[in-house]
Amino acid sequence: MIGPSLDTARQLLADLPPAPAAWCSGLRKRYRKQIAVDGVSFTVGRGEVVGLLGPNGAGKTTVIKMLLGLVRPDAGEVLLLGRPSGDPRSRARVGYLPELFRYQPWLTAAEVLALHVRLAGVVVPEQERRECLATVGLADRARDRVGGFSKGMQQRLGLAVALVARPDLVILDEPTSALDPVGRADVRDLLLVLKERQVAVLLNSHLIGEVERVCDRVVILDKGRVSASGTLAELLGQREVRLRLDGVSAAAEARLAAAGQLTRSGDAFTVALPAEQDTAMVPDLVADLVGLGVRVHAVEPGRISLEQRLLDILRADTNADTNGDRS
Ligand SMILES: Nc1ncnc2c1ncn2[C@@H]1O[C@H](COP(=O)(O)OP(=O)(O)OP(=O)(O)O)[C@@H](O)[C@H]1O
Repeated sequence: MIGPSLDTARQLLADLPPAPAAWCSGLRKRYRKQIAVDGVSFTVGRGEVVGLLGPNGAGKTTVIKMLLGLVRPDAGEVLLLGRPSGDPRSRARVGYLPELFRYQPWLTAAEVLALHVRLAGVVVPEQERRECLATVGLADRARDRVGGFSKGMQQRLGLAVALVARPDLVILDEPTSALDPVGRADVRDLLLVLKERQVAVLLNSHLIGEVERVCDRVVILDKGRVSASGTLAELLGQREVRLRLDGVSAAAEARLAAAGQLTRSGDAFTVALPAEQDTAMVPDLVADLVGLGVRVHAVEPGRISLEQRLLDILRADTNADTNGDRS
């Protein structure tokens, strides 16, 4: 059988959807007796913002370093932008802010950016480099030496370094650990701009509120394994209604319990709605409660926070380990 011509094969490849921004499968890493990463697989789609969450020592930084080819995995595979992570063509399209960063103290901020642009092998005009420093709030420090920068200013410079070569994928390891509240809000805005520009982001952060606000998907690591992953809607699926009520009779309490799993703390009632139920039933519930003589002070439909979900998942992991040890 004669295969397709080279041109046809090229066309077939060109018509395929682009490879994910990052893909890893079965990553493992052990440091002496310590298993740091134990079979981790996930994908960051093009233009997707993915949060990597987990407690201290879960293996987040080790996974990031394996993605970038900075740590050699004991097992598993990595593709960045469709190419092996060590391939300079993919690395040049990836921006990285390490968890621990130090830039050449004798260089100015502008010189650090110019150096990184040259290392990436791309041409970025000086005006655009200046704009990049302005984006991270360092416009008026471009000519100052990095040695005199505060930790937060160095972290801002690190962000500029990660962004300056117009990457398709940005990997940020704790980008806000040294930043003040304004700096953290700036980074949040910056992430939203990247999302608009369809730049994929992998974000490792302990600031869960930040992750919840900007990420499309979350991967939760615990003890080197993926404990849970999915979109925020998938992970936080369960909706709830919080109410502040008084005059709650037994009949009213039964009506609340009929709507979903009920918890009570003083005058605060929380109804966790069944998976198939959404908050469209709230007006009927309130009308029925009023009909039963209840005084309704507040009604707040919502869903559990990512922080609460993360704690639930990590506690469930710990309980499973404890029970496993006993058996
Ligand atoms: N170079 C190393 N040598 C020995 N052990 C290491 C090394 N790097 C990481 N580890 C171990 O691997 C495990 C995972 O570490 P890692 O830094 O990946 O976790 P993390 O999730 O990024 O933690 P944190 O949130 O505290 O930054 C830890 O037990 C750590 O002690």
